[in-house]
Amino acid sequence: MAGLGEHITAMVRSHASGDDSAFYAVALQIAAREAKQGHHTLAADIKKAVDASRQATPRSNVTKLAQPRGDLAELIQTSHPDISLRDLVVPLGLATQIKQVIAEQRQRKRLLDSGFSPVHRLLLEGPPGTGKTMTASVLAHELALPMHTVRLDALMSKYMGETASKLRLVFDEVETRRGVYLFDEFDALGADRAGNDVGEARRILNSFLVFLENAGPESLVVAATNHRAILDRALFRRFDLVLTYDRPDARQAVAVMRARLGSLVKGTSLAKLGEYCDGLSHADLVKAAEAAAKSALMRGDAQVDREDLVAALAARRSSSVG
Ligand SMILES: Nc1ncnc2c1ncn2[C@@H]1O[C@H](COP(=O)(O)OP(=O)(O)OP(=O)(O)O)[C@@H](O)[C@H]1O
Repeated sequence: MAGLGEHITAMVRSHASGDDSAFYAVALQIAAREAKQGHHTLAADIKKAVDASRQATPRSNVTKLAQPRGDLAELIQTSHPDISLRDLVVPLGLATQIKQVIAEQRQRKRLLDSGFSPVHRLLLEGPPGTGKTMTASVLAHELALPMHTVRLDALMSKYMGETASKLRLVFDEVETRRGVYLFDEFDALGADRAGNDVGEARRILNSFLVFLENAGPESLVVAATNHRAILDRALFRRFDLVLTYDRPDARQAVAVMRARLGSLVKGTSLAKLGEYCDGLSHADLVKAAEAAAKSALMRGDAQVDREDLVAALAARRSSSVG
């Protein structure tokens, strides 16, 4: 979770650039943070202040924080994630790539003025539970932008024309409301899922690629997939950047569990736990850590011990890997 200092920095930045929607997004992130810490009255006050201020200044970009209405409402789900880059456990190279995307977006005006486009079309590929959705949330949070998750199930129709017109609606939104647009399981667009024949499924994917090609650099379009193998090389070239995710190594696995458990493992040695984590995803490790924490707490202990974790990891491995 971001600290107060980061929130203030983001607010000052959005204030300086006159981006009201970003300013309010950060204020709501602070409200969410306070609510999590049990400060419900303060959280409610912040939300009230944001609502009142939005009504008092009905400028076009202020209304942009509202949930989409009409046909778009069923296609896009909007959220304001509160996850910062340091919450994401990834290899250094991947973290550097994500930092670069953030830096280019922050400096996009400077780049655009000189005729360069910031990276804005991203393909995230890797096994389930390794941080692809989380990365989209991190980008939204670090850039103080709303995150719009595109619901592919609502997008896909058995009529090719209908799917294409829904896609157009979504990409119109990409152009007019700056944000992070996540197409999770994006490969399903090109799959024969809605009763289309293969040729038709391919045409839907192609229309996505045409929209992608024409998408301006103000919003980030993030497509995520678990199925690298089924995507062809030509498709990879349509993105400005491809980020590759993998299951964590032993050191990263311990870091994921440590982060989830916080003070519950202060005095516990997690050395050599890595060997029990082999083959597990980050999401599996979070769940194992949570299971271990619950066992300890229900026993009346204030600390999770090594045996709790070993047992939880073994249970997770047999349900996940096996
Ligand atoms: N790299 C990571 N660092 C820290 N926690 C992670 C990481 N990856 C996943 N997690 C944890 O697992 C949860 C699920 O991860 P996430 O939804 O990002 O996976 P994903 O790669 O998008 O999976 P899927 O392909 O199934 O959508 C996260 O909310 C977080 O708690």
